[in-house]
Amino acid sequence: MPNYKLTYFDLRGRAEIHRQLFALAGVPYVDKRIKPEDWPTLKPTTPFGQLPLLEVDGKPIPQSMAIARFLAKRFGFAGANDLEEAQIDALVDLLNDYMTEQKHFFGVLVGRVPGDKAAATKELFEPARDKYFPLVIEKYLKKSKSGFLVGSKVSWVDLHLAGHITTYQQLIPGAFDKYPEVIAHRDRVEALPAIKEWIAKRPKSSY
Ligand SMILES: N[C@@H](CCC(=O)N[C@@H](CS)C(=O)NCC(=O)O)C(=O)O
Repeated sequence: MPNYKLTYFDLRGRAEIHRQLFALAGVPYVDKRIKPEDWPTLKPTTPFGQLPLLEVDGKPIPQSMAIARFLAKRFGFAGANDLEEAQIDALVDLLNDYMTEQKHFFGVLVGRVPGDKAAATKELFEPARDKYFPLVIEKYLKKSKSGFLVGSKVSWVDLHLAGHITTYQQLIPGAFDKYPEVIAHRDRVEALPAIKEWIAKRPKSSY
């Protein structure tokens, strides 16, 4: 069994998808959570000066989406064939476009960027949400026979979407109430026994 070490801050953030993939696969790993004050020393030792970072038998893999895709492929949550793999990748790219379109909104939301949260919610978040979520619902969720976004079982894009919904519903009360299909999808993902067990025992963090 390879030795896996995942390094990130003490947040769900960009590493929660990896932790959930380990939980789904039942594969042990080191969930290393660093303190902000230790980051300046660690930063220059990482490949791209950012976290998360996965080390597999000491070999580093940076970039959260590359790590997620790698673990999902290894553990069998990246589609049943190359067509499903491509559909999952396309949807991951769509969700990343949606995040990019929100510009500095997340920074304002968590207090890292100065700005008015209510105004940023109206001007940056809501237009992006209302452009992209009807696509996710109409093109994927409504066509799904399994209840998951692509194919017949949960995949890494389900974890990516569900994690986003949980975080935004927590930080912006009612953020997705107008899209009950995505709330139901999130609930379905979080009801999977391995995910439910992980959520019950994971360290509590703000986002
Ligand atoms: N595209 C990268 C972005 C990584 C990123 O922005 N990481 C932040 C934490 S969420 C970070 O390392 N911040 C500290 C820094 O840049 O010094 C990924 O998806 O992994």
